[in-house]
Amino acid sequence: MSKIPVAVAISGGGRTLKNLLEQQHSRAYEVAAVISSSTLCAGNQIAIDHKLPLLVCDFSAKGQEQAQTQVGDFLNEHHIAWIALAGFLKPFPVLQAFERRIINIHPALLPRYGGKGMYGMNVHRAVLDAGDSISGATIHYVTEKYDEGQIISQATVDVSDAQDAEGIAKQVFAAECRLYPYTLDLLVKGETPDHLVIESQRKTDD
Ligand SMILES: Nc1nc2c(c(=O)[nH]1)N[C@@H](CN(C=O)c1ccc(C(=O)N[C@@H](CCC(=O)O)C(=O)O)cc1)CN2
Ligand SMILES: NCC(=O)N[C@@H]1O[C@H](COP(=O)([O-])[O-])[C@@H](O)[C@H]1O
Repeated sequence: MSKIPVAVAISGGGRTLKNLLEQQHSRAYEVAAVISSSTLCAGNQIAIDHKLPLLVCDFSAKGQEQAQTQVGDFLNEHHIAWIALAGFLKPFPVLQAFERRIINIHPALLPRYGGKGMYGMNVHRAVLDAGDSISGATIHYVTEKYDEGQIISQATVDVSDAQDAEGIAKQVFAAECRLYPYTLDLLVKGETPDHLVIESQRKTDD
């Protein structure tokens, strides 16, 4: 059976992109294109190494209108069915043709620790400062405002032993690496979980 083509959108190192590529062999999706928010993104090299079509756009406020057109044309050209934001740090155009087919992974249990400014280590520092013993990851639909789309799935992680934000980040990213391929596989097959929660992994995992 042919796989469903997915475009992955990045702004950073591309660890999430790399994980989706590594797991696609056993999933119903295939990474068919990459969208990047800067020519300086280290993750662009992953797209180049995998000989994937790569679109780099200016997603800043002044570039949004042009980016929306460029992204729409790129997605059509490569017959993309779904878009997965993966460490993407700019507002993504909410394309009408892709309603409920643009998703994002956030490194916390939304609705907590979401919204403007809440990305990367900022999220894990906030969890540490709050003294939370449980954190995790959330996959949600992408809507106009950051992190406000309907939640699709979550993974919880016991971070009570973490000594610092970096320790939380490591544990949460390991959970993300399980949650994203699993959830994307279900979504592209039309098997959308109401609100799938994957319980805490054993602390010794990973
Ligand atoms: N239309 C949407 N676009 C994006 C969404 C979304 O839900 N709807 N999610 C974010 C991902 N995200 C958290 O998961 C997130 C990313 C970035 C920010 C943020 O505050 N960014 C800064 C700029 C940071 C930088 O350029 O280094 C900002 O906007 O000022 C918050 C949440 C991705 N896009
Ligand atoms: N709010 C968005 C956000 O913080 N996304 C987070 O950025 C990391 C991606 O790293 P990567 O660029 O190496 O894949 C991931 O932990 C992801 O959850």
